[in-house]
Amino acid sequence: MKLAPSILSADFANLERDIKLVERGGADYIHIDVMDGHFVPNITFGPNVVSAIRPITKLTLDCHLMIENPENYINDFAKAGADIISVHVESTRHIHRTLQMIRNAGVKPGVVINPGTPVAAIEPILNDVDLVLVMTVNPGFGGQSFIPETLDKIRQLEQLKKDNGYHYEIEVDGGINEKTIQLCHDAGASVFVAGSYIYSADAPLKRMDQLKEAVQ
Ligand SMILES: O=C(CO)[C@@H](O)[C@H](O)COP(=O)(O)O
Ligand SMILES: [Fe+2]
Repeated sequence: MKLAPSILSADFANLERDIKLVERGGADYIHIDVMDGHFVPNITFGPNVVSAIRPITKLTLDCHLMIENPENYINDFAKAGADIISVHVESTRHIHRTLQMIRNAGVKPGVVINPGTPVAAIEPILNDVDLVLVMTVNPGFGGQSFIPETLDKIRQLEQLKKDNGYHYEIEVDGGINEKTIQLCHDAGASVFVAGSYIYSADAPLKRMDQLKEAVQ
């Protein structure tokens, strides 16, 4: 399993401190939620924040783009030092071309589906991605409750992976805590984003241990 703490719930005035903290706790990815105020009703970071973070950690920078027409910004995020760029299938008319752009920029491509989007919407491109991110809340904010109906999509993606020999990791994002992580793990997910569960706690490292223990 891999843990991907989301810095959406970190202290933005102390990003370096909060990234080093989860690094000590055994984080695998740093999950960076990019929001544009159009695709989702919230605004966060752009490529300049990714390039500011790049020199302070060797961890994989997992950029989750919640922006309209992400194809216009792929090269900026690649140059900024992203290791994975994931784009929502709902955010572009040209998902295949956008994934190709990410791969051609030397970055691992991921695709994301909202809770209301079926797996069928991404079946034609599953062979082209290194990561499938299943949103387990509606995107836009941290601290929301897990939507259990999304578990069936994780199972479907795991089955499609086995049946077709696809190589993607299945990542889940939203409402992950010590209980929901078990449900997602049992369904087939292997990368777990957690924001508020880690960063809003008094003892973030203990929370990271609890998440790891929950799936062992
Ligand atoms: O993409 C998003 C929200 O849109 C996430 O990455 C959140 O940051 C998850 O936060 P928690 O639900 O874990 O608090
Ligand atoms: Fe996210």
